[in-house]
Parts: sequence; structure tokens; C-alpha cells
Amino acid sequence: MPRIAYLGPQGTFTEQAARELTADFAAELIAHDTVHSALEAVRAGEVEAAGVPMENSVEGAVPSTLDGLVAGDPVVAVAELVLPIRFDVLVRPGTDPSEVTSVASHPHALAQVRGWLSRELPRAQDVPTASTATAAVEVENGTADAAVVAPVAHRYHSRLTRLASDIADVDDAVTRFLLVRRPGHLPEPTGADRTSIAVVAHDEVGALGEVLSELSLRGINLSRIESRPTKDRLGAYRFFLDFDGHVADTRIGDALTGLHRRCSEVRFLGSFPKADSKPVSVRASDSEQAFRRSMRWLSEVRRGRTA
Ligand SMILES: O=C(O)C(=O)C[C@]1(C(=O)O)C=C[C@@H](O)C=C1
Repeated sequence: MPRIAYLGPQGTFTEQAARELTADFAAELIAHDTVHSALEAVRAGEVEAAGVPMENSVEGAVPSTLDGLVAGDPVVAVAELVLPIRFDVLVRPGTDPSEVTSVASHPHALAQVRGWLSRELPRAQDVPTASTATAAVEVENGTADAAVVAPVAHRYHSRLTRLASDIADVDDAVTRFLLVRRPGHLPEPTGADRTSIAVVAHDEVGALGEVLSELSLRGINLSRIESRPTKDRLGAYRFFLDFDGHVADTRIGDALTGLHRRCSEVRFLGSFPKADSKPVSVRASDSEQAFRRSMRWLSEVRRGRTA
């Protein structure tokens, strides 16, 4: 049975995502304390894949995932899932809300209930934890008074009681999760795919503009751009790009070879079906047929058969 690592312990949103992402086959889910450790288990071959949080509609990208994807041997995403996000708040039995002076959770979770916390637990200081479920453990251990958790967490921490249920400052908040593996297996193109890459542009005028032009010239829709320090020196950044299409599509392949020529580093981070399954629209001049026709024309020209 394939082993699948996830950001744990049990009761995280990522655990739910990992279950749904592996729903088609029997899998053994293995909790890891950090995203870094889950991705290292993939790289080391200890597990087949890892479920990791990627970005939240309120708080943005998960920096530990961006950094983990490019730190070490290549790994690629093979599937994505979007989950609605609402929280419960757990406390030790008998806790009076007015006595809560510390509230633990993943920084993304705390950010998504900031308004609720300032209204309901105004004295509480943040205690950032590696995941929402770790926060519940901290409350059990007495190192924090309250934990902002996924609603399923209570199942694993039934000694705690719910101070609040189903809270969220933004009603329709969602988080996107990825299933990440070692390279070697590319999902088939479906016509509704996303490709993810990370690039380091040369340090010269207009370099980022040229990176984006490689996509726009070929009618490729960019859905996300994010930067993270390369960690080599101040001012050096790596750009994480998501765009519509599959690496098997000619326009995507063409853009990637352009980027490979222009950038000091290009990491392919996967092509996989989009969670929304919305077919990618491609203008006629960038269709597979248009690329094939133009390649045929070029080879005729090169053979001296056409002017
Ligand atoms: O801590 C968890 O439960 C997670 O799965 C991580 C995470 C995140 O990284 O954003 C996932 C979804 C929520 O937005 C809050 C926390």
C-alpha cells in the first residue's frame, strides 16, 4: 500500500486534503510535524507522495511549502485540491474566555480569524505552531490556553471542549493543497491543467518582464506569481509561476524552452489537472494545430521548397 506523508499531526486540514487526494486508491497516511519533513520523506523514498498546503485565499502562499519544493532534489506536484476553510476554537474544560491569554495555531489560521480573536479573546497573544493540530496538542499540554483548529481536530482531542465552532472572518475562504511526488510520472493532459515552475531570472534590466513575455506571447494565462528569496544574498529572488496548460502542450513546451534560455534556473514543479476542471481556453494562433502548421511551413522553408 503506498505511504503518503502529510503535514500533521492527525486532525489538520492537510490530512483531510491528503485523504481526498488519495481517495482513488488504498493509502497509508503518515503524519509529519512539518512540511519540510513531509517533502524530505518523499525525496528519501520513504513515502510515495506528500500532501502539502500551497496557498490560502485570505493569507496567500504557504512559505514553508514554496521553500520546501525547491530545497533539495526535484519533486513535482501531480494533483491539487481546494478545500473550504472554517475553524473551531478548542480550550481545556472549564476555561473562561476572559482568562484566555494565549491562542495557538498555524500562522495562516490565526490570520484568518484575526477579527474574531480581537473581539472574543482580546487578551490572547499568538502562539504560532507548525499546524492547527499541533496547536490542540499545545492546549492539552498547557502551553497555550486556546487553539484555532480544523473542525475534525476535536475527534482526536476530545478531552478539549469547543469554545467556538465554524468561525471565519472571510466566509468563502479556501486553501489549495498539492500532492507531491518524485519525478517520473506525469499526469496525462486533460485540457484543464495547470503547470507550476520556479525560475531565477538573470540580474539584468527587464529580466522579469522577459520571463512573463515568454508566457504572454504564447497566449498562456498566468494564474499566480510569487517571489521568495533564493537565500544566497540580499535582493536575489526566485519566482514561482503557475499557468494554465500542460507541459505536453506545444505552446507550454515552447515557453519553457524560452525560459530555460533566459533564466539562470528553471525548475519544473509539475503539470496536473486543475481543481476547478475548467477547460483551458487557447486562442487559435496558439493551438496545437497552429503550432504544427507553422512547424511544417518552417521545415518546407528549410528544405528550400517554399519561399
Ligand atoms: O495546519 C493545518 O491544519 C494545515 O493544514 C495548514 C494550513 C495552511 O498552511 O494554511 C491549511 C489550511 C488553513 O488555511 C490553515 C492552515
